[in-house]
Amino acid sequence: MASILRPAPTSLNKSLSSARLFCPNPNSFATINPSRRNHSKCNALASEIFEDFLQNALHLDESNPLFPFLRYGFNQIEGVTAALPENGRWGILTAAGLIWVYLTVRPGVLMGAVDAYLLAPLQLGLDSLTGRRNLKMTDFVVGERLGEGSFGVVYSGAIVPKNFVLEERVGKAKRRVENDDRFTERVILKKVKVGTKDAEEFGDYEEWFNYRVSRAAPESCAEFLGSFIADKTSLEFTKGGKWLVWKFEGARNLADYMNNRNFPFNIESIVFGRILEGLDPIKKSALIIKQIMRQIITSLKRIHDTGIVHRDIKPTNLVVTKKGQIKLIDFGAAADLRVGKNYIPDEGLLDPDYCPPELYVLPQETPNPPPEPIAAILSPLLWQLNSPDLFDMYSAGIILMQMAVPSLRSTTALKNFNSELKFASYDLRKWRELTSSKPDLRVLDLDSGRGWDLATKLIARRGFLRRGRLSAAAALRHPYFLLGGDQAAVVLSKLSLNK
Ligand SMILES: Nc1ncnc2c1ncn2[C@@H]1O[C@H](COP(=O)(O)OP(=O)(O)OP(=O)(O)O)[C@@H](O)[C@H]1O
Repeated sequence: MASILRPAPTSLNKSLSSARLFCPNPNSFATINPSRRNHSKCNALASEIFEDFLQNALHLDESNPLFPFLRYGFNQIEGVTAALPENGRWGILTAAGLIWVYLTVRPGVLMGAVDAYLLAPLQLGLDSLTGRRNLKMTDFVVGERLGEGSFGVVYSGAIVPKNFVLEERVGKAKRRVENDDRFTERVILKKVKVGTKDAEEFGDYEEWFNYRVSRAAPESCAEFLGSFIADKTSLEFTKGGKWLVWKFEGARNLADYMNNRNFPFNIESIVFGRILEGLDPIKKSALIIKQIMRQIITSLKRIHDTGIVHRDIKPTNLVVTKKGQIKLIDFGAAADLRVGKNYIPDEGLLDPDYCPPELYVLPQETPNPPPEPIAAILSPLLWQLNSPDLFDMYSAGIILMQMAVPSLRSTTALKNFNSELKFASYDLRKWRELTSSKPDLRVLDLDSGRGWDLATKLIARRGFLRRGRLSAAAALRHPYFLLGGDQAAVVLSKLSLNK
């Protein structure tokens, strides 16, 4: 009962009490002379500002493992400056604060250093211990060919079970992987083309990015299992050729679902775990599409937060898992703006159907990236001036239009839409007035046109300071996502599955 009567701790109370906690002599707070008391009040204020900054600007709350370290660092600085006169002290605290902000704003120089010098070696050590970095050609059986890009060929496959007879593995098992019960652990294998110009470099980049995203946003991307070099030439294997391996995340990508006339109802029970009852088809379509968009944009936010721009967001690069998660794949064209990795200013590696009009993540006149540590130090400036993440947001807008407007789903219709957009100077409102195709925009016009409004703010030209489009974080705050009927449906279906 007593705890009910006690006033709830406010953030100021918390800050004050924590400021006392870290004060060298807690008793001095109340009893020493008035200037000392003012000093401690300043401590409390600075501490409160710092805490608010951690929670509101960096979204780090007390449950975050970094929180105690950051507080400790802050209190150390406070301790060191305690003996200085008030002015000098505030000067040092302000400078430290500004440096701190610079190191923590996107793309996160500080976290980048932690990742590069701590997490990456740790991952390497753990993977080596568990045998993950020692994959061999004989660990896998290769099945059906799923696709081919400029630098690689993708196959479905499986991990060879222990005690499996080798001859059987190489011979009859081939191309039966998908329907063979003995292969329980299915994988996706990408053979990096041998003898194709730049393919090897591309394969190395893709591998590097997959390790990087497996640390930065594991829940948003296909699980990367590692790579191996073929040690002999046999069937699809060429001696010396590199293979990349992922966990098999799902039999179909978003494009496979969208190519079916029944979309989006063919994906409804996967995304929500059940069929939604009592809704008219337009409202139902809108909910399904909103949930897919929410997942895509949430994943984009996660990778953008760590400085990665995917650069090839399109339905074939979004795998749908059995549990209805939409995972990003194919990081071969990605750029890490934190360290300037795979960022080659005059190169466009992109699918023209989903690519924004500016064609490049950074202006072409941007010089080649300097060595990684220097690029990292400069990256917040580059990011704030150019907002490279908005590149992917345009592609997300095209996906929204395709999902919501049935007549834009075919390849030909998409090409036509893109040329009409170009004619309308990439202004979606103008396109709506000008197009002769009479698109069915009912799904986007629901709820006072919130979906339409979002689409117009994703599909747009860059404006002042290369802004003019919503970032992933801003898109998730758009009224379209605030009405969370799709989220409610997900929660309800989880509750009914748990019963
Ligand atoms: N981890 C995975 N789980 C399930 N399916 C996958 C996975 N990775 C890739 N695929 C499937 O393989 C297809 C091709 O993969 P990916 O896009 O990586 O290859 P690619 O050679 O770069 O092709 P493209 O250049 O056409 O994009 C995907 O569209 C997807 O359907």
